[in-house]
Amino acid sequence: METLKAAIPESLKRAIADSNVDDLQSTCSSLHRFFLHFDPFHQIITQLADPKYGLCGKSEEDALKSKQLGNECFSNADYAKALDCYTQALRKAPLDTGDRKSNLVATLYINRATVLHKMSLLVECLRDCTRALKICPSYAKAWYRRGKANASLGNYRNAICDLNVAKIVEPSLGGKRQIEVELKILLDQCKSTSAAVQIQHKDNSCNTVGEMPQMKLQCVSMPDKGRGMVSSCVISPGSLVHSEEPYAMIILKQCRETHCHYCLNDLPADRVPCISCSIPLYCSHQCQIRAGGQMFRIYPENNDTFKKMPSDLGEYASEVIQSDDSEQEIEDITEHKHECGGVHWPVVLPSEIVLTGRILAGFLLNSTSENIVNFVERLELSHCYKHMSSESKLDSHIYATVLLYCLQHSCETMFSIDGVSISQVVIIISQIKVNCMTIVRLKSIDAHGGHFGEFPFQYGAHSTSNVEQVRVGKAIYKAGSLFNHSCQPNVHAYFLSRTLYLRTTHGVAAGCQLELSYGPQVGLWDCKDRLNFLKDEYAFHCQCIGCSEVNVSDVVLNAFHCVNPNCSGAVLESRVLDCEQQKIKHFTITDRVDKNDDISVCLNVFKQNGAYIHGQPGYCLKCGSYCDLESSQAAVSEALICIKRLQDAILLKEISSITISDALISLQSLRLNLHAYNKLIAEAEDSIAQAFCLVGELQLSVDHCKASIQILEKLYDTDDIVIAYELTWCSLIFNISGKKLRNFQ
Ligand SMILES: C[S@@+](CC[C@H](N)C(=O)[O-])C[C@H]1O[C@@H](n2cnc3c(N)ncnc32)[C@H](O)[C@@H]1O
Repeated sequence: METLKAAIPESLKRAIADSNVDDLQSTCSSLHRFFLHFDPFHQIITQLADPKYGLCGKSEEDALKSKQLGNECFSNADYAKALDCYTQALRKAPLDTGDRKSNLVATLYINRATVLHKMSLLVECLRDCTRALKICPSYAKAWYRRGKANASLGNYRNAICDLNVAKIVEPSLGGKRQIEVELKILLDQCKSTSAAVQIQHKDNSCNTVGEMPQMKLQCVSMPDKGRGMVSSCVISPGSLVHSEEPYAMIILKQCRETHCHYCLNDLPADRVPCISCSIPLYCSHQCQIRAGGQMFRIYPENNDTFKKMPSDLGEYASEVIQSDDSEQEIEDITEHKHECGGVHWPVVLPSEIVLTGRILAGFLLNSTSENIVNFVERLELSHCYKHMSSESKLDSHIYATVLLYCLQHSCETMFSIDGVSISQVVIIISQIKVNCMTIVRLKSIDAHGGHFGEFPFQYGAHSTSNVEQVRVGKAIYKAGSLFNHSCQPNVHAYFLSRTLYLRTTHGVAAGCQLELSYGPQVGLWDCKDRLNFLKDEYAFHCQCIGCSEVNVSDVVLNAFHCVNPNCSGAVLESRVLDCEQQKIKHFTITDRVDKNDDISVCLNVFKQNGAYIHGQPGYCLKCGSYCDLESSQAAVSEALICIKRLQDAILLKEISSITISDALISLQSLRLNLHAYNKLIAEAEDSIAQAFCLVGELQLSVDHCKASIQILEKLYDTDDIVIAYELTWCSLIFNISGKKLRNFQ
C-alpha cells in the first residue's frame, strides 16, 4: 500500500485531505483514473486477488509433508507435536484428494483422532472420527476408532454399534477378526457395568442466554451527540436492555490461531479448518458451515452402504454421519465464502477493510443492481468522514479502490467500479470507524496463579488487578451502535461468543439517556487522555457529563501532594490543569458536585462562585502553596522503579523480604509526593498486598488491599467492577486467613 500511497500526485493528495462528503465522488474518480494508468496498481491487485499468487490455498504436497512429519512425531510418542502437524496438514489438504475409500482429509482426521485418544482427549477424538465418517461413511478405521473412544468414555452401547459397523465395512478378514475380539471384550465390559454412561458432548456452539431484554427503548435525536437511545420507563440496575447478533464480524489477526473464526470461543484441540482455504480455524463443524456456508460431505451416495446393514445398525450409522448438520441455518451466509479459495487479500488487508468487504459481499449477494449506489443508506449508520485526519481520508480512498477490485475477482456478482461506487465504500469505511465494537474476553489470574474465571465484561479492568483483556474480534451491531458513549456510563456492554449484551449498571429514570463506554472511563484515565483517545479512535469530541463537569477523580487521579503535609489540596501539572480549566469555565454547581465533599477536600476553587483562584500548574488548588513538581516527579519515578521490581518478583513468584521492604519505603515516598487519591498509590498498595499474600502475611495483605480500595472508591463509582474485583480479591485473602467474610468491611 505504501507504494501506491507514495505514487499519488501531491495535488490529488491535497484534494483528498481537504475533501468532504460532497467532494467524494470527484476525489474517488480522480484517484481511480490515476490508478488505472499506474502499472504497479494492477500488479498489486493481481497479487492480492489472483489465487495463483495466494499462499492461503490448499496444497496436497504441503499437506502430505505435514502428515509425514505428524507420523514421525507419533512414532516418537511426541503427541503434542503430532497433533499440531496433523492440524497443519488438515488446513492444507484439499477435500477432494483421494477417492471415497481413501480420502486424504478423512485419513488426517483419523490420524488426529488417534493422537487425541492417546492424549485422553476423548470427546475431541470422537468428533474427529465423526468428521472422517461424514466424508467417508464406510471408513472402517474411523468406525473402529470411534468405538474405542466411546468405550473409553464408558458409552458402551454406542461403542458396540460403532464396532459392529466397523466389522461390516472392514474389507479384510484379518481386520474383521480383530474387531470381533475387541467386540467380545467390550460386551463383557458392558455386562459388568450396570448403566451405560452417556456421552457428555461438550457444547462448542455459540453460548446463548435464555433471558431476553424486556425494556422498551427509544431512539431519539440529541443536539450534541446525534441519535441516541433513551429509556421509556424506569429501569432497575442490572437489567438486560439489549442483546443482538452482529450484522458483520471479523476475528482479529492476533487471535487467528487461538480462537474460533466464527463464534470467537477458544479453539479446542480438534479445531476444524476451512475446507477451501488454509486460513480460518473453527471450533466445530457447525461454526465452519455458518461461516463458509459449504457442504462438508462430498460422497453422499455412500449412505447406500448402510441400507445393506441390519436396519437398526443402518439407522444408527446414518444418524452418526448426519449429526450436527445445520444446513437450514446456513442459507445466504457469506461471512467467509467470498474470501475463500486461497486469495491473499483477506489476510493482508487491515481487519476493518476485510470487515467492509464482508458487508459489501452481503449487499452484492442480495442486490439485483450492477451499481453500488445506495449501500450507505442501507446501513443507516452515522459516520465521521468530515472529522477524519488527512492520513485516514487518503487511506480510506486507497483501500476502498483496492477492496472493490479484490471483490470483483472474488464475488460472483458483477458490478462497476467508478467514482460513485468507490465513494460509497469510503463512507462505509468511515461508518465502520465510528460504529465498530471490539469484542473482548476477559481472563483473570489471582495472586496464587489460579483462574478467577472468565469475566465477560467489556471494560473496567484496571491496573491494580491482574485482569487480562483479550481483544478477539471487531463487529458491527446495527441497533447496538445507536448507544452513545459516556465516560460515566450507565450501561455495560459484554459479549458471550459473538452476541452483544447490554445491561444497566445503575437504576435509570424514564427518558434518561442510556450510554455505554467506548473505552475510557472516569477513574481509568484522566479527562485529557480520554478526550484524546475518543478523538483519535472515533473522531468526536466527548460531550459526556464526565468530560464537561468537574469530578473528583479527574482532579486527583494524577495529582501531586501539596508541600504543606497537613493540606489535602491537589497540585496539578499543566496538561491536566488545562483540561480541568475548560470544565471550570462552564462550571455550575450542580447537586451532584455540591454533595461531593471530596471536591472541596482537594480544591476550594469552586467555593468562590466558580472563580478560579489558584489555577497555576504546580500550585496547590486548596491553599495556594507552590510545589516543585520536577523534584516530586523525580522522587516518584525512583519509587516506581522499586514497585516495578516488586511486580516482576510477584510474576516470577520470587519475593524476598528486601524487595518488600524496599517497596514499603517507595510507597512512603509516593504518599509524600502524590495526592492521597492518586492512582499510582492504589496500584502500589495493591502490589504490596499481593506480595504479602504470596509470602503468607495475610493480615498485612488485607490492610494494603483495603488501602487500595479506599483510593479506588474515590476514583471510581462505588458500583464499578474495578472495586468489585479488588473486594473479591480482598475477601479471598480474608477467607484464606481463616476469618469470616462477613467480618470484612
Ligand atoms: C456509535 S455512534 C452512536 C450513535 C450516533 N449518535 C448516531 O447518530 O448514529 C457514535 C457517534 O455518536 C456521537 N457520539 C457518541 N457519544 C458521544 C459523546 N459522548 N459526545 C459527543 N458525541 C458522541 C459521535 O458522533 C460518534 O461518532
